[in-house]
Amino acid sequence: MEKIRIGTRGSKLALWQADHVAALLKQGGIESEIITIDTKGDKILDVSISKIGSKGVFTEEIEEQLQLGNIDIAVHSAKDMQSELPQGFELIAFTEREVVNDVLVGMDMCLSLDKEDIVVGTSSTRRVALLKHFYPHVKTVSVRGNLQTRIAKMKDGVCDALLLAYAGVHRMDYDDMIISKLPLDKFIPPVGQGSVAVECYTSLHEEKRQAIRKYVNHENTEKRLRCERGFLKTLQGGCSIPVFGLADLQEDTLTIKGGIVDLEGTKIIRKRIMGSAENAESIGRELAEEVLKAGGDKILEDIKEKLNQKQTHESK
Ligand SMILES: NCc1[nH]cc(CCC(=O)O)c1CC(=O)O
Repeated sequence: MEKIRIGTRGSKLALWQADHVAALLKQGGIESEIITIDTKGDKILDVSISKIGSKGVFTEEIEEQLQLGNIDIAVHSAKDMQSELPQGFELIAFTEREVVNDVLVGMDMCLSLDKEDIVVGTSSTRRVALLKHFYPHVKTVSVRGNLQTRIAKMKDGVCDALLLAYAGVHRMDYDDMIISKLPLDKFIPPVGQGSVAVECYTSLHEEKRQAIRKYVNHENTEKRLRCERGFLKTLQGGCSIPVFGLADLQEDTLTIKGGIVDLEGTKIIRKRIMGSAENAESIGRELAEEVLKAGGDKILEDIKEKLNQKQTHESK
């Protein structure tokens, strides 16, 4: 078989992920080559993602290369992938998920979210809203950029600590700076956190597709992620909406908990359901229906309105 050409963004985290997939293929005796692609999201660093519009800013150029056949697969953090991909694209493998929690990262190991005047850097609406809900005294500042940039900003004194995904912190070798792991009963992570997803276009050669499924895909992770992504699809939550969802798989039983919190952190809706792993996606969808019925529809509407207002206001 010919070499598998892996497309990826050029950030350190993205390259780690591409290397990881290449290593899994290598274990199966398959050669690959990594091709770096620049995206709009990499070029625009001074505007927050929720303002430039989240849809596909990190994926458009990569999908173009998939479609042109210049790369066979693209590798992404699973949680950064929209719930609905453009026509002809699909996710065909998910790497084994690691620790899913968010972590508090900083230089002072004694720091805690209970500290009165703590300032936490994050630009995720989910993290800001959950902090407002569970730790209303915590002040937040927006800190964007890749992990290295964010840590540099923290060291410059922009904030006392950062709230980040364990997965990224660990992959970038910053474990020494992890102060604490946030509990999953409060900080339910976003859909897909901790796994790397492989995307392809319909034209991918069948032999390559099978090899990728065989050596890169982790079945337990895949079921959990398909369930979570079903949830996200029904909620229509883009990455600027504070939606969270986490599925667990024991034997053949999937359990998914998830919900939504408003931007002020005043209203939070959380639900949990179980079902057979065979129906992964529909279980996720069912959970979303429950969340919507319990008032999630209203929260979602309000958030979309607010984000729209913010956008029109800022473009004037
Ligand atoms: N939002 C950016 C992003 N995309 C993937 C990761 C980390 C890796 C992962 O969650 O799989 C991060 C950093 C973070 O949220 O702290």
